[in-house]
Amino acid sequence: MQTGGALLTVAEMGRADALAVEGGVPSLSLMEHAGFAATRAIRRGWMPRRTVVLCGPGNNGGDGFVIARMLRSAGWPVTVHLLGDRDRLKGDAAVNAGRWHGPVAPLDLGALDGADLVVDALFGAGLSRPVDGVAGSVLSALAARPAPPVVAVDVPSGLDGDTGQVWGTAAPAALTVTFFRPKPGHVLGQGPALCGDLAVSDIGIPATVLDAIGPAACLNGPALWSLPRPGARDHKYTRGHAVVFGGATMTGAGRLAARAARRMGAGLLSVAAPSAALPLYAQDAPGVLCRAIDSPGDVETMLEDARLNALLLGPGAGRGPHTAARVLSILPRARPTVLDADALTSFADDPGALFEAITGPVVMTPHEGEFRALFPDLTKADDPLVRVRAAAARAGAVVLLKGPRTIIAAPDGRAGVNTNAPAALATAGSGDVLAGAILGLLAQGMPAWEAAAAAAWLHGAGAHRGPPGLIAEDLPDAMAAAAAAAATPPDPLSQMHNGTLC
Ligand SMILES: NC(=O)C1=CN([C@@H]2O[C@H](COP(=O)(O)OP(=O)(O)OC[C@H]3O[C@@H](n4cnc5c(N)ncnc54)[C@H](O)[C@@H]3O)[C@@H](O)[C@H]2O)[C@H](O)CC1
Ligand SMILES: [K+]
Repeated sequence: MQTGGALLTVAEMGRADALAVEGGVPSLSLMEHAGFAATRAIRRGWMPRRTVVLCGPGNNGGDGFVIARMLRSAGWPVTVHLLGDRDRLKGDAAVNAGRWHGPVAPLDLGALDGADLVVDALFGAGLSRPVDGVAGSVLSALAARPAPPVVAVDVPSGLDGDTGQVWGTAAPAALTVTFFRPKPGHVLGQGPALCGDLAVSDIGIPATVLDAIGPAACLNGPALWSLPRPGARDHKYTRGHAVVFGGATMTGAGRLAARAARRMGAGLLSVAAPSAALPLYAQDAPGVLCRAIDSPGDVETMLEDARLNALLLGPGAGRGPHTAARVLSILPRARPTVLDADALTSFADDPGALFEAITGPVVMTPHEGEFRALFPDLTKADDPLVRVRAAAARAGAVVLLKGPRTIIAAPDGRAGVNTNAPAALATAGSGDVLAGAILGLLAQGMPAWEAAAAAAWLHGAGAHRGPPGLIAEDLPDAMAAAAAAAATPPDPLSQMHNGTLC
């Protein structure tokens, strides 16, 4: 079970908390560690200054009291403002309110007067309804001001820890300190903009609890998959033979995808396209094989060659029954297949026909519009992870929903959130490159979910390596460089620390 990359939902985090306590870790110590971690992050980020701690009625507020106590012990001028009655606090929050030997003022708009730093400990994992009332007014006032900086405890109050949606109002934080593992809401929706820098701190919950929780969501990264690396006995026929079904007129998409697949390491790459278009593909890349397919029979004949072990349909295919018919004729062969662009939109009138035909490993790579066409009932109002997981389960395929935060879900419930994509990726042809990269990794035997996750991460990592005016043509080579860097074990000598290997 992967540990470092886990994203824990609010419920899973609560279970982690409970498992730690069952295992003998006092809950009060978890709160003390949480407060200490946040205090340490604050003191690393700012010089002592007038700090206002906004405490809520639950344990998020309890963390706030710990932070107030620790900052004051370090000589910081601290005031506490509490939402609700102090004598209604319960459990660990009440204990820590008791350990705070300073005044506790009621939460009101005056709380922000003179503040040079605000600690937002109003609501965390227990947010249960839209923030309104005085808490809403204070957060709105805070959001309206460029200063003072805000440090959010666990989550910016008002942010849904599971979805990244805002309930009522929320104030953007310069820094968010969360505990044990990040939540999906930290990286989805409005979470990234509201959280500012995100610090994830251990608070004494043993990582072994993850084995009991089995979190289904994770932050995408190289820890989750291993890229194929050719061995000494490998040759082009052992590194897979990928096929791009190229368009008759819009050949650019297929050419981009072909280059990406090869740059990911596919041993052989064939472009299957109508005869009239083949010269365009052939002259584009001498290393590409070209197969004329002018009839369904030509496709049948070509696919009798079992060495053609990974297929990509969609780029430049054109939307319509002819594309749908080709997809439906190919899927029963159950070869690892990527369906992109028109291979998806051609089923907008009958998504079920596509899903019923899926029997082998398939990766679908819709953008938001294509997703809505195939899954009209799964709206953006849903929890993003739940939404894409439902799509994957319904389709019986890996679904990679492209966006600023790309989500990769498998029919078995696994979901990865990819967070490294820069805005520069919003350029023509970028999706064709991504589809080709997945194809190239599938051809080398990577399982479908891992191939999609790895390609998504390399797509972002490659874009960061590209020039300021990134275009899709830059991506395949940049992704290959990112793959080399991700796959290369660090040079042991670079691990020297104080003269000893560590
Ligand atoms: N292992 C951990 O994750 C730890 C987490 N800690 C902190 O505990 C909070 C979660 O505490 P909890 O008491 O469950 O919830 P909150 O403090 O977030 O708030 C619940 C409290 O607020 C009321 N409420 C909810 N929504 C609203 C609203 N819109 N308006 C008004 N009141 C609202 C609700 O009724 C409750 O009374 C977690 O975030 C961490 O910060 C532990 O300290 C350490 C271990
Ligand atoms: K908070």
